[in-house]
Amino acid sequence: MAKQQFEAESRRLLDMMINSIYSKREVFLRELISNASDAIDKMYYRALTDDSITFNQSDYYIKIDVNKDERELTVQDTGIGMTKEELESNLGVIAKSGSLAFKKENEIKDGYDIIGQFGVGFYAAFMVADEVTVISRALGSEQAYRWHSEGADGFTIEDAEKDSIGTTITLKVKESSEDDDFDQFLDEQQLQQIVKKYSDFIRYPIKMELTEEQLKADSDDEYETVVEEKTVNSMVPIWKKNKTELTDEDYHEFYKEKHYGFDDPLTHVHLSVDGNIRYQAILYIPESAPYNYYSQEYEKGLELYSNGVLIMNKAPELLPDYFSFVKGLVDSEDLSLNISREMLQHDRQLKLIEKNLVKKIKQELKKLLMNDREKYETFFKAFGRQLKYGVYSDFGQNKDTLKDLLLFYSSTEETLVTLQEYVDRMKEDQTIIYYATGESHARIENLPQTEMVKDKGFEILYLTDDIDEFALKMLQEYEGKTFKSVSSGDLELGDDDETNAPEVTDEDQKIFDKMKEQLSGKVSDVRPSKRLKTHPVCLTNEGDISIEMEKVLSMMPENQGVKADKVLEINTNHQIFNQLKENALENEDLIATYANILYNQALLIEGLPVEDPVSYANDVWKVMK
Ligand SMILES: Nc1ncnc2c1ncn2[C@@H]1O[C@H](COP(=O)(O)OP(=O)(O)OP(=O)(O)O)[C@@H](O)[C@H]1O
Repeated sequence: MAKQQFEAESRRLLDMMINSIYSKREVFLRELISNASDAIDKMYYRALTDDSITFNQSDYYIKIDVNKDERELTVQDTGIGMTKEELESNLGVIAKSGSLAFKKENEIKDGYDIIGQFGVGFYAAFMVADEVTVISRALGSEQAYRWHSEGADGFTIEDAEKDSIGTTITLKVKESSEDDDFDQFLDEQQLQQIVKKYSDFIRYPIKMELTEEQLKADSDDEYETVVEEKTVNSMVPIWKKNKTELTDEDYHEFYKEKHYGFDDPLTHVHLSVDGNIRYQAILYIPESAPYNYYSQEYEKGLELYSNGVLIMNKAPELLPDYFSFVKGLVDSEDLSLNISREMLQHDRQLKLIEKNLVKKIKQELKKLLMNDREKYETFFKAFGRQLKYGVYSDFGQNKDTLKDLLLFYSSTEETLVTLQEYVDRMKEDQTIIYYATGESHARIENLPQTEMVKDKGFEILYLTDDIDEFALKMLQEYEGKTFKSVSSGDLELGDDDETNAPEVTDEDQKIFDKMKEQLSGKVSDVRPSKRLKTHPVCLTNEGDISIEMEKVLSMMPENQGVKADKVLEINTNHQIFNQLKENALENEDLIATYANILYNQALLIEGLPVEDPVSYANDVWKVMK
C-alpha cells in the first residue's frame, strides 16, 4: 500500500506535535472530542431535517475506551463520518493553514506556543501517540476506510469494515519515560478528569467504561469490582448554564475548545434573553486580530443554534461589519431548524437579535473603556481601525453608535484619548477639535503646521491611520465641536489670530506673485503664513480634500486623480525669506528657483514624493554655488 505524504505545512506542524514537550498535552483529548461532537452535530442536523434518516436521540454519543495491555486509547463517535476523499484531504492537510503563517508574522518564540495558544485539531493526537488509526464510515456509504499514520513520514488509506456510520480514532499511546508520564492517558480516572475539565459542556454523552468497587447485593461489607458504562460529562451546554455557575476559566476553556481565536478573549458577554424572541448568546471580544482580519479572506459571523442544534457555523447576519471581530454563538428556540442562508438575510427575528447584540457589545466595550483602560487599549490597537471604518462606511449611519468608542493619540496627554476627554479638556473659548495627520506620532510631532497650534496651548489629535481623517470628516462634529486639521486654510486660533497676521509689503507681494506664477498648476496660492514659527515653509490646503486624503485616495485602484487644493505658506519672519528678498531685486530668476525648492521641501515634509528629483537637486546646487 503506497504511503501518501502530508502537505509541507502540515508536516511541520506534525513534527512539532511529535516532538512536543508541552506540559498540557492532555488537550489532545479535547481536540478529538470536539471534532467528534462537530461530526455528531452534522449528523444530528441531517437527521432532524431529512425524513429518510431515522432519528433516535440515544444514537448520538462519544465513547472513550482504553486497552492498557495494547496501550490503546480509542475515541469513537456516531457522527457523520468521512469518505475516503475526506479522510485524505481533512487529515492530510491542516485546516487552519494560516496558523504557521501567523506564527511567522508574530515571531512566536518556539513551537510549543503554537500548541498552547492555537487550536491544533486532530494532529494533537501525535503529542501522545506514536501511531494513529482512524476508521470511518460516512453517511450514505456502505464502505468504511482505515487511515493510518506513524508520524511525519506520511499516511496510508485502505478499505475497512465498520458496522455503523461514524468514526473511531485509535491512538497507540507512547511509552512513559522518566520525564514523561504517558500512562495517565490510559488511566480511567485521569481520563475522566480530563473530560470533565475540557469537555464537560459537550452536548452529547461522552461515555466510558468505569471500574468501581461496589457493595455486593445482600451484603454490608463485601465489595465487588464492577465495570459500568457511564456518561462522564454534564452535557449542559455552557450557554444554557447560569452565569453564576461559571468561572472566567470556563469561558476561556470554551473559547479554546471552539477555536474561536488564537489568543485569549479579552472579555465575554453571556446573555439569556426572554423577550419577543428568546435566545442565549455567548459573545467574546478577542485580544488580538486574527492574521487575516483586515483582508477579504476574513469571514465574520457567529455560530447559530436552534434550540441546541447547530444550524450554521458562521451566520454573518448576526454581526454588523464594524463588530466583525466578535466571536461566539447564539442559540434560539424560536428559530426554525430549516432556515436557509437566503432566508436568514430577511429573517425578522434574526434582525432583532442582531440589534440587541450590537447594543450589548457596545455596552461591554464602554464598560471596558471606563473600568479597564489598559484592556480597552489592547482591544483598540487590534480592532480600532475596524471601528473607524464603521464610522466612515454606510454613509456614516453608524457613527453615533461608534463615536464614543474611538481613541486618538493626544499631543498633550501623549497617550490615547477619547473625543469626550478632549472636549472636556478644551479651553473655554475653544470651538474646534484640532488634529494633524501623518505616518507616525514622531513625524507629526515635527510637522511645521503644528507649531502655532501647540504654541497657543491647544491639544492636537495625531491621526496615523489612513482611515482616521475620513472618519472624522464623516463625524463632522463631536458635542457641537467641529474638527479641523492643523493644515487647513483658516485655523480659527482665537482673537489674537488677526494681530498675528504678518505684514506684507508691496515688495513681498511681488515675490509671492512671482512664486505663484512659477508654481502654477501645483498650488492655488502662495501666501505669508500665520502658523509657522521656526520653519520656513509648509503646505496647507483649502477645501474638503486634505493632502493626507489625497495620499490615501491616490493608492486606491479607482482614485480618479482626486487632488487636494494646496497652498504654499511662507514664513516671512524666517531668514530664508529675508535672504530671498535681499537678492530678489537683482535676480528675478532666483525667485523661481526658491519657489521650486521651497515647494519641493514642503512636499517632502508632507511625506509626498518630489515631482522631479533631478531638477530639484539642480535647483539646490544653483543656490549653493
Ligand atoms: N471524528 C470526526 N468525524 C468526522 N470528521 C472529522 C472527525 N475528526 C476530524 N474530522 C474532519 O477533519 C477535519 C480536520 O480536523 P482538525 O481537527 O484538524 O481541524 P478542524 O476541526 O477543521 O479545525 P479546528 O480544530 O480549528 O476547528 C475537520 O474539519 C473534519 O472535517
